[in-house]
Amino acid sequence: MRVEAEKKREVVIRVRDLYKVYRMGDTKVYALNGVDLDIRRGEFCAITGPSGSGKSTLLNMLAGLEHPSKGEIVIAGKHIEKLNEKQLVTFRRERVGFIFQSYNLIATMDAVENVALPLSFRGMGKAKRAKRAKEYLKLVGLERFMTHMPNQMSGGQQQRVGIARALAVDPQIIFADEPTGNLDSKTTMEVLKLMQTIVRERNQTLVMVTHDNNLATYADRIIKIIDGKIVSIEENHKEADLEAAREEGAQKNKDCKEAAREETPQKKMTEEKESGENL
Ligand SMILES: Nc1ncnc2c1ncn2[C@@H]1O[C@H](COP(=O)(O)OP(=O)(O)OP(=O)(O)O)[C@@H](O)[C@H]1O
Repeated sequence: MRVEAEKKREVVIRVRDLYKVYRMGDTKVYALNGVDLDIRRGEFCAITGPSGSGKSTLLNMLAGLEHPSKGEIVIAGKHIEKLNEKQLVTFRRERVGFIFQSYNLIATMDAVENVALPLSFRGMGKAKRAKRAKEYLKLVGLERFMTHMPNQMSGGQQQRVGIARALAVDPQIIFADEPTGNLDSKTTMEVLKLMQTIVRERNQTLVMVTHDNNLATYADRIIKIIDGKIVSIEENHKEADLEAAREEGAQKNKDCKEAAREETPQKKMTEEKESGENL
């Protein structure tokens, strides 16, 4: 049963024999020391481990923010380790969403403008951007905070804006590095539950780094790293339960997604056209 279900969900991230070595004077730091990993569509994976174990390094490699020293990272069939800087910019813009610990909102923009910003990089018109941003702010429960500036919102509300911003571009994969690191425990639980529900409903892949084992229990799989190596991969939810949750979510989400698809911009930014990549 489980094998069948897994077959249906393709591998979206494949990592093979991945190394990242930093040179510090005469010594070498093996931040990643031979990592192999497959992550499937619709999975919520938590990467855990002690401080300095290589969690952020792995996330940064997967997100195309840093080049590996050696090894393969294949995302949706493309070898990320072979892309140049310009190609990586296109990859990040088209394929991935980021949720940061420090929210990274633009202080001079209100909630709608912050969520709409990445849509402008995709060439979406102003009115459509604002409409889409409002839909996603509603999705994260911020309908009453559309015109609030970041400093007029709590940490949890700001992180919800960050989540809406990451999701509004409809990315295949969402990367989150300690997304609740600045939140109190109640808000942390709310934000994690929200992330879990939304990615399940939309069959997206979420990869989250956390040093907190309790938070990792929200994930479907918990990948533990020590000294740059994966030491355990723990299945956290029964695959049959996950399939049921995904199907229920997919049904709920169908109308919303169809509406969003209608709004997909016809044109991409000139820069993207010029880059001529076909990720
Ligand atoms: N730019 C760099 N130059 C040299 N060493 C680095 C660099 N970035 C990371 N490292 C080293 O690589 C190792 C892994 O770091 P990484 O930030 O991935 O750990 P982490 O598990 O995310 O830690 P934390 O939970 O404290 O954020 C550490 O030993 C760190 O000191």
